[in-house]
Amino acid sequence: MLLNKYKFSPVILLFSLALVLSSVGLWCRSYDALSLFWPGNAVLLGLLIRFPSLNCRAGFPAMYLGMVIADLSVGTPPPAAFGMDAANLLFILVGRAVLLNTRFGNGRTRRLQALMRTFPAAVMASAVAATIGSVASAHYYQSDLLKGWIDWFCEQFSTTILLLPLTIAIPRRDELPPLFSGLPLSSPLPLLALLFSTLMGIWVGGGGSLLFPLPALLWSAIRYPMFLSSLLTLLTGMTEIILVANNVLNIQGVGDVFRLDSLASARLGVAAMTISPLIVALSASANRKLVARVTQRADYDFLTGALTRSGLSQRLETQVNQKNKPQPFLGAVLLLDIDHFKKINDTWGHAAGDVVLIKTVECIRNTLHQSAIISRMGGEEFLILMEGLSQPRASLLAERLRSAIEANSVIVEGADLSITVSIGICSINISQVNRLDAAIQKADEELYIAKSSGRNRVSPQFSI
Ligand SMILES: Nc1nc2c(ncn2[C@@H]2O[C@H](COP(=O)(O)OP(=O)(O)OP(=O)(O)O)[C@@H](O)[C@H]2O)c(=O)[nH]1
Repeated sequence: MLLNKYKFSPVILLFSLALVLSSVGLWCRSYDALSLFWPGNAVLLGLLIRFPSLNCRAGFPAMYLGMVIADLSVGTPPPAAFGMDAANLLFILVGRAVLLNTRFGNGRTRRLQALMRTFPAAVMASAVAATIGSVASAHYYQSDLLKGWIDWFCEQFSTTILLLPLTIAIPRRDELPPLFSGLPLSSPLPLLALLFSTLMGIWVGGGGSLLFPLPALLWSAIRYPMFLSSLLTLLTGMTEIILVANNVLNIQGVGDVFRLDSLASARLGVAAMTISPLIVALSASANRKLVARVTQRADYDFLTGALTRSGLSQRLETQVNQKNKPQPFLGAVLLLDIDHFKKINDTWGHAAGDVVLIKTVECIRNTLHQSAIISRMGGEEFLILMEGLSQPRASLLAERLRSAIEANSVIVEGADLSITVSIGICSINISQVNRLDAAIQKADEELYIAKSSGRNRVSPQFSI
């Protein structure tokens, strides 16, 4: 959308971004505090995921060219620039392939799927980039190959884990209002806890201090929108790396004299680490409850407890597409409609009509086997699916159901609201859920015949 609006060519945009981001990375190299970060690869990869319109074949050589020009402009020897930037480009290609691989992620949105794959993508892309990059560095700068690999890998991996989620989570325009309403100002405690625990880490020092902010980060992740919590994670991670590099956060401990401090640090660190899964578990369990409640609302009719249309599709889909063993649904479909229901509403009111609907479903449940699937198609029309029934048997059962409903007295505030129903039947063989629509249409034609030939009957009728 951004590209269409401003008529940017993705190729030029990617070239410029690669040039700018590589220049920023090279500039960071000259500042001790920032020399530990090479942000370009993770940001470019994240942008390709966040903005699908940036993806085009020519974009990759364009990014490569941008990176190489940035390197050459600061005096990197050309062969070294070509080699190391090939590693950077490979990082993006491998990361993108892992993040967008659809084989395991059916049904998830592109961004959500990519966010869930951040970890494997960071590992694989960093490993490949480290392999090519360390060979190139070792060749041109005569550095140690193994140390070069470890340096490349650690730097790429940690920067990716910090930057990639943030880039992928850049909010869309429709996500901005919830983002602002979720700002830490309206709920500042997780942010304050984060600041406090980071300062505690600096004060206590020792191996455990790196973990102090973990619970506060998880708390922020639960409380704040994705983009904000990714931003806080990035800032905390960068701060810790810079503080450790500059010995402000002394993870070695301060020597034997202060052993108690190191032990205290380790204890607090372990406590922070072990409380964190609990926070995640609590949030996951709250989520599961919420999903269950929403599913219940979407899949079941609030009034009668029968399945809704979407609930029916869902039920059939699970039944038909059983894992490793797809099973066609063979049986009968009954379409049942209450006769002259409008008259009940008009004479006795809507609330009385509701009672009739509830009692009708109760009667269907009591008459049929519990394996019958009952769904409310809307208004006073219900669909019943029965597995393993031939059409003549279904017809007999429908007849039994019709007379049970006729005999079922519904008394509301002293008034007799007993009803009759008309039922259309058709046999079904469903191996795909969309075939259900064809079966419903056929049953609907039969229902029309039952209605037009006097109501309170089943169509077609089978005589034995
Ligand atoms: N009480 C109540 N009425 C509903 C509900 N949903 C739909 N209706 C009513 O159901 C009635 C359906 O009327 P029609 O489609 O004319 O059908 P009918 O009166 O049963 O006539 P036939 O089907 O031809 O026998 C309408 O008056 C709707 O307002 C509901 O949830 N509760």
